[in-house]
Amino acid sequence: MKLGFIGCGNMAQAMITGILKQNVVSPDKLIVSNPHEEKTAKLKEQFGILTTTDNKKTAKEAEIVVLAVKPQVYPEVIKEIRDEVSTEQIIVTIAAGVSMAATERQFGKEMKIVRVMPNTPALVGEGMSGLCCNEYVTEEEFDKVHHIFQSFGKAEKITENLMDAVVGVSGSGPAYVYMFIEAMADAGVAQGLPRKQAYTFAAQTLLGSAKMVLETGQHPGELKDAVCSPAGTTIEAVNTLEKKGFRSAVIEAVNAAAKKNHELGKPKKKEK
Ligand SMILES: NC(=O)C1=CN([C@@H]2O[C@H](COP(=O)(O)OP(=O)(O)OC[C@H]3O[C@@H](n4cnc5c(N)ncnc54)[C@H](OP(=O)(O)O)[C@@H]3O)[C@@H](O)[C@H]2O)C=CC1
Ligand SMILES: O=C(O)[C@@H]1CCC=N1
Repeated sequence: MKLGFIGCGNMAQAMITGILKQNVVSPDKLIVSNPHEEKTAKLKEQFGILTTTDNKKTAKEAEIVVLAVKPQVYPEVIKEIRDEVSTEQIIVTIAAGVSMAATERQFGKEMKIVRVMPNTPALVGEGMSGLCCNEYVTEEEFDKVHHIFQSFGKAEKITENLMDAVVGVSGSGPAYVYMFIEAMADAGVAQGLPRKQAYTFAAQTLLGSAKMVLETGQHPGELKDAVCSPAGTTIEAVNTLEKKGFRSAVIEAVNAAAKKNHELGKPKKKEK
């Protein structure tokens, strides 16, 4: 099976690295196109993948073609490749706000489309992806794509109407988490921790806590309660977070990202 990527930016590089580290696709079966060769050069050097500046070549050769360009570039790229692809190939879209109906309309034929919202921790094999597909994709084909996304983290099948929620929580989520880590570390530095150690303490605390939620199956509130000793240190911090509107800030942030994803999907001008 040959896998192609059109666009080799942050998200594509994270996915490609994740895929190759897990040996799900061998490097000689991976083709990546990007207008600026410096974006693909590092991956080519590191893993020996096939690279090109010609999107048509990727579209023609790959059985599964991932469109990893910005949503605004989708119309231009689809226009460029639509005559190169057959309805036997699978198009994987990862763009925020681009619906399967819009993608199909732009191809102008009954393309098999799998819409996915991944996230950048794919790079280290800890990605989180939500996937859905249109009616032309068989179960076996969906499983093939699902398997690729599972290779670099968790991947859940969802219905397309939940894509806004998935973007808000996991697609954009790493950015909020990095802000949290940075803020924790800044406070650690203010309290005297060396900067590098402060990042280790903050990031490992997040990693361990996330693992506790996933592996114990306990409610996050219950796990929080277990950290709060009566009249202890933690409840002081929890009280401060509540006073400063921590939960509400997070909820509003997730809702804002979801809303933006929804708005990106609304047609701005007539599509050709
Ligand atoms: N970043 C993230 O965390 C996530 C991103 N996504 C989605 O992934 C997609 C890519 O995002 P991201 O990787 O962050 O963006 P980047 O800007 O990092 O990458 C986009 C890439 O597309 C390339 N490109 C631009 N025009 C073309 C073209 N005509 N043909 C081929 N390649 C082209 C750019 O090349 P160059 O710079 O050389 O011009 C660049 O390497 C978006 O649709 C986004 O919504 C989804 C989930 C998470
Ligand atoms: O910010 C964005 O639009 C993309 C989609 C999800 C994460 N990054």
